[in-house]
Amino acid sequence: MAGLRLSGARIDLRDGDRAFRLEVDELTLDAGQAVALTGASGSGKTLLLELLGLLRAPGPGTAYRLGESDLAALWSHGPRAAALARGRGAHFGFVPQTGGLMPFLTVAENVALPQAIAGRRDAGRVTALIDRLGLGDVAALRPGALSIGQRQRTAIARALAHRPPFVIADEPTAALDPDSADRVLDLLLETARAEGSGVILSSHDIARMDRFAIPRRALGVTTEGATVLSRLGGAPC
Ligand SMILES: Nc1ncnc2c1ncn2[C@@H]1O[C@H](COP(=O)(O)OP(=O)(O)OP(=O)(O)O)[C@@H](O)[C@H]1O
Repeated sequence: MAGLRLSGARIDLRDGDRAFRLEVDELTLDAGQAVALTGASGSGKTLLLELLGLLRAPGPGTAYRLGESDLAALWSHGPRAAALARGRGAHFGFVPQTGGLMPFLTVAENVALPQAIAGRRDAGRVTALIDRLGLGDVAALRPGALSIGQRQRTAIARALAHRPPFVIADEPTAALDPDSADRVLDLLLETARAEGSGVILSSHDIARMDRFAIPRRALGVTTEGATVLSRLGGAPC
């Protein structure tokens, strides 16, 4: 399977006198590998995940490829282009920071949703993911009746349901106690590995990333005049 390669990325945000710039010289991820983006609060981890997940337009000059396929070019027809939505759905599964589940759907229906959107229904896979993530007993419940850990596990199952080559998880363990955080991260990595999916996650928790042997790339922040500049550091550590 093909790897991801982002290079020469620059995003500028401005809000009155406040300016923020994110710069990434190069970020690569081979198929089936994992990487953790670390950095202080406000360093742009979510911004970079959004860029990688085709949720935010790359700045001019950005090269972004998945194997031979030009992901940056998907933005050329604007943010609402059908090809962009298709690319997002085909290549990525998302685990948002707070689960982002549909409150009116059951666990099983939430997990099945990306398959319905991608037009690839597979009830057997939904059941298998629910079992693998230990959600069998709560499959018929709505998110409001779940613990935070159960919601995160549902979000992981949902992110993998349509067999994306890459899962993007924004601080997937931030809201969890240490034991639940370990369990959720273990399940995320194990399930993704079993599926051959790559994982890109963000985390403040360097010790946990190291314990799980996830290579880290750090966003380092400096201030230049009125601009906060965040740069992705070099090789994984
Ligand atoms: N319109 C804007 N103008 C200037 N700066 C902005 C604008 N919108 C967002 N920012 C800044 O962009 C940065 C990106 O934040 P982001 O949420 O990606 O950081 P993060 O590392 O994920 O933070 P956290 O760990 O707290 O979730 C923040 O410092 C924020 O203040």
